[in-house]
Amino acid sequence: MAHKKKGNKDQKVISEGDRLKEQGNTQLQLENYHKAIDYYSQAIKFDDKNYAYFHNRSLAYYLLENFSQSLQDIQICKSLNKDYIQVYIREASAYHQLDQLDLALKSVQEGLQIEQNNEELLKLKDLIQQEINQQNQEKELADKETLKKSENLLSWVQANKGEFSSIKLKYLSTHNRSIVSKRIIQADETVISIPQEQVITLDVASSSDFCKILTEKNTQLVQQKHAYFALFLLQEQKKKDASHYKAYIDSLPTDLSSFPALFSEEELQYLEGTAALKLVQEQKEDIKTDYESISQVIPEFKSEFSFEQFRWAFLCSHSRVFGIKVKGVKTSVMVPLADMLNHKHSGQEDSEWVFDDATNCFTVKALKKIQRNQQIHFSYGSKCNSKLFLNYGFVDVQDHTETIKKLKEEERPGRQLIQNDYRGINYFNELPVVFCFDQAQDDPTLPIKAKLIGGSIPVCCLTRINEDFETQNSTGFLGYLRFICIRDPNQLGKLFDSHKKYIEQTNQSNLPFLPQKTPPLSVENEHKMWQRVQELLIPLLLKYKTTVVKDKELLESGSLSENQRNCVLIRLGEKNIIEYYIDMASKMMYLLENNDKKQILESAKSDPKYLPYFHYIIQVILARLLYQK
Ligand SMILES: C[S@@+](CC[C@H](N)C(=O)[O-])C[C@H]1O[C@@H](n2cnc3c(N)ncnc32)[C@H](O)[C@@H]1O
Repeated sequence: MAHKKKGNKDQKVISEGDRLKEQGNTQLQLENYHKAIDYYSQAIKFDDKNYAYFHNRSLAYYLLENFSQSLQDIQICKSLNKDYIQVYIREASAYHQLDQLDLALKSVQEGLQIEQNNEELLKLKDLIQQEINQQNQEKELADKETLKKSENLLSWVQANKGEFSSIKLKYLSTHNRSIVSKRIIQADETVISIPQEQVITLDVASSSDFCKILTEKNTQLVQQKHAYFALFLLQEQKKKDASHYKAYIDSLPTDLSSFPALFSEEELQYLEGTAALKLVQEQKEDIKTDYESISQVIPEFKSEFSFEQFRWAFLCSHSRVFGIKVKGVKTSVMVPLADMLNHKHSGQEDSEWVFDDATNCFTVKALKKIQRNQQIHFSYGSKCNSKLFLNYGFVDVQDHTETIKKLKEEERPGRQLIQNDYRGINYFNELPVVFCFDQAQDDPTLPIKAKLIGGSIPVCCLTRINEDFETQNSTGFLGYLRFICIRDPNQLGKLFDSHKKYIEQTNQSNLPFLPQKTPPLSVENEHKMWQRVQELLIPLLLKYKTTVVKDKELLESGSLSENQRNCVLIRLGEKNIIEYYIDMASKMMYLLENNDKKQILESAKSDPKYLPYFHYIIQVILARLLYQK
């Protein structure tokens, strides 16, 4: 009810409701939207038939990005004043923000009947129509059957109390889907929540008939986890309508031709000479071995499921299993719908997953504010490109400059960043390198080395290096080579003594020395180490059939298929790492041969060719080796 203020005749009589509305308007202008809402709500208490109060509160909610409340208020406003044109603009905008495009268009059309040339409505009409057209085009990317399967998946998740109201599925290509925000999602908001009953844990997979037999017979499989998930998927698929997981299993991608395990011989030729090719061959072998092992123990498995079916299920598992803790216990899970999220490297992702023990749901949460119509990503973990290629069938070509910069800043706060500290995309490539001890009979250091590392000399060692000498694996690689190159028993003795001291200080008896932790020891040893780097890596470079220049030309030519392109990106990534270390080795050997500290410092500071190695030159060559000789 409106309460009029008593006052002087000449003064404008203003109701209490209007006074509160004015206060609300002032707060709105100051962008204090919550306070504005408070005032409008008080005004509504005075007069709940005043359309303006509802309109203004709707606007405040809109500016707060609370579009459902904004819509509610504007609809009350509409019921009080159908002729007010702002009603239609706000209603259409709110529906648009909530991704209800048909209803948004309907509001626009209603508004245009009142004011056919209203510019705001005409603009909205264009925008909404464009989005509807785009959505229709995207749907055309997938065939009807695939669309139906996606719809079934969403209905099944919803019927089982899964929550995903802020997102929708979007087709990027026939077989590649993504998850896109329907509306603005605030940081920390739950994006997807899937109850445990819909999640396939490793325990659930292991309880399937075939897996039980394998466990009972203690059958050893090469990749047991993925084989178990694969067996589960195949057995559930066979149950058809009787399977609780039918909608999920139907939604799994049928075409995995981007996975290297399914590449043709012609496609695999693009990987010739690469370490990645070995990984692909090993994976193919693993799948075959597991298929045969299962067939031997369970003969009906082979008659029910072909090798191709098993491979499909196995690769589905590889590309869709999450590692997670459920009630404090580490496990692996397959999660309907949440497994439609695509990957971005850690640091660039906009959501993360957890198992929420309180709600018993697998939960995806926004890490930051996500705008409407944005693809949402989470990180599959800090995986290098060869792992992504092998297990997910894609190569990450995002520009990681900013991520690397952030990582480096976190690792070494306050450190002067130089060009090398945040080189671009190749950082996320890795190269496996195998290296061996020299087994010269007359080497007096060998028995001491064996003792120091707590046993015998390993035949071979394997590490993975990347295009940054400061990452843990790369420093470990260089440290190990320093250790292998020691020939002076005195030097080894010193290392032995300092390790003994460390053990005493930390009270950890019997702690073996880790060769990868070997620090720079002497100019001579360091020089030998770089020589060894070259001896190891130059032969690897010769295995590739193409040069870096040729690979770059191929990538730029646009003539490659997606799979061929991924192969070229992988082999180029490997070659870049090798060339980086060969180049570093020759430059560092040159400096180590030169005793002039002043000149070395000058080169590090001002010669661009030394810039990528600035920290090594200053901290290792100058500080540790030349000044502290
Ligand atoms: C867990 S699924 C994600 C959903 C998948 N797009 C789908 O349609 O089912 C993993 C697969 O998505 C694709 N994918 C994920 N992240 C990608 C990325 N950053 N670039 C290209 N493909 C990606 C790859 O095909 C990968 O095997």
